[in-house]
Amino acid sequence: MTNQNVMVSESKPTIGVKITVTLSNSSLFSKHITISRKKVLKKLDNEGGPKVHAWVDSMRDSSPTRVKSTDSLSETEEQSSWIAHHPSALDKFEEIVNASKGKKIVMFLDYDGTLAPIVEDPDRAFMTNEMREAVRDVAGYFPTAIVTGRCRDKVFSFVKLAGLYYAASHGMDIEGPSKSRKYKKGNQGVLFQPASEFLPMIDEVYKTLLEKTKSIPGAKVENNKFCLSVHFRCVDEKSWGTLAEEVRLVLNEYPKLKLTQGRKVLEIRPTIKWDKGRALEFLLEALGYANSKDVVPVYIGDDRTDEDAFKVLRNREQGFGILVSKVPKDTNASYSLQEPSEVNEFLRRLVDWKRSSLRQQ
Ligand SMILES: O=P(O)(O)OC[C@H]1O[C@H](O[C@H]2O[C@H](CO)[C@@H](O)[C@H](O)[C@H]2O)[C@H](O)[C@@H](O)[C@@H]1O
Repeated sequence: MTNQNVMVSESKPTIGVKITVTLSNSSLFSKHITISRKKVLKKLDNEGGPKVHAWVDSMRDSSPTRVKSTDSLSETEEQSSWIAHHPSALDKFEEIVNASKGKKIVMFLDYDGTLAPIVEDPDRAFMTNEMREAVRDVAGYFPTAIVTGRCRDKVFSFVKLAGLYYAASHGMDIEGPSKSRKYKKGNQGVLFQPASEFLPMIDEVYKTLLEKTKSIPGAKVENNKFCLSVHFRCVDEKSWGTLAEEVRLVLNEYPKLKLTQGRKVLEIRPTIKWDKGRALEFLLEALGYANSKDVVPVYIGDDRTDEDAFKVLRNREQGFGILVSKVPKDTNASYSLQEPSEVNEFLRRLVDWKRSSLRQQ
């Protein structure tokens, strides 16, 4: 088995022709009551219900939403203006470490698109050995958490590092370092699963979605334990409406579940008030830094779901949010890095800086 996979770029997709729909969903369905479900879905692909249209429009956007082009600015001007507001964390490295002097850095790292490049097959999103070494070294100096939409077992099978915190399933499954107990306060284990009661429901919806989407070529449903991912990266854009409608029909039966979106993925999760931002706060508290002025949380992520964590940092006026993106995106992060290789370089520089400051003491 090789570690190779098809890397994908997310250039701005072509926007299809928009058709304004005046029919409500119910009238659409009553009008076609005698035709088959497949035909109704096919029709939705062509005409679409308002909700599905909104979903499909949003599916076309990158995640987080790409900054929309304006007539007054060229793409290059837009890029420069965005970079001025979200400078490279590598270019501003000194600024970041100077602000962290004498304080405790806590690292929060998203997985897909941050530690590993985005690839077509979610089961083959491997991180490089260089990245693994950098994360291991960072975790040797700073408490470090992987904060991901993946389930814990899956992300651990990619990262393979025991000395870390894992906040999996969008923070709904939090576990402390399995071997090193170095960062645990008073030897208390950290384990938090705020959505346990949803497990049977998530499992049921997983099975239903597998069945409902099996005829859509390229669609993939991933069970992330406390949440689900419906991938459309490999689905022909013409079928996005069909897929979205299938998901909507299933979700209609489960009012306690909600839909969010990531990078070419529809994510289904419990309606509880819990996200990556809350997970970050939970971990800071578990580490004893809830009200500390001496902590510098650094959160690196690439996805819409990471925005909840960036927002928390902004509201706390503490630490740094770093968005991984090559293109301008609407974000609450303060800094940017272009891709996982730059994340690797940033982590390495952080380790080197820490080592040299320890040598000088
Ligand atoms: O929070 P994250 O660690 O960023 O996880 C978010 C989702 O990541 C994965 O999907 C994304 O990466 C895949 C592999 O590169 C890619 O094929 C897919 O299009 C992306 O959306 C993961 O498979 C999902 O379950 C996570 O929710």
